[in-house]
Amino acid sequence: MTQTETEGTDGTATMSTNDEIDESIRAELTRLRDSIDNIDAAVVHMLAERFKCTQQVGYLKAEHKLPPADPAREARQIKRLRDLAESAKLDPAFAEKLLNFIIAEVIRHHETIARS
Ligand SMILES: C=C(O[C@@H]1C=C(C(=O)O)C=C[C@H]1O)C(=O)O
Repeated sequence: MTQTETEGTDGTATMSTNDEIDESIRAELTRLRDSIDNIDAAVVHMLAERFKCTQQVGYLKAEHKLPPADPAREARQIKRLRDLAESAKLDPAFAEKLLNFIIAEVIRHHETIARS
């Protein structure tokens, strides 16, 4: 069983099991996790909308024989997202990695559309 160090009423450190965590700590954890769940749901919905748009771009490109990837556009997006991340106090390297991960999937979709 996992043990957690908590401060007792006399100020001394006591060990409590996961099942015995103070009710107020449990409530705070639940509140934060509820927000995390809402944010995760928003991320999924936003990504779904983004992929709907990129799918339309994929069809447009295939129809007009344009290449699946546009490195110049990607470079502009990465610069923009890194700047946004910095002002939001999010690690810009993480923001760049995330965008590159999403873009790679989009390009894969565009290649599939172009072959179809
Ligand atoms: C969606 C496009 O296709 C690709 C995917 C991009 C993206 O997911 O943002 C950006 C540039 C392209 O490499 C596009 O050209 O706009």
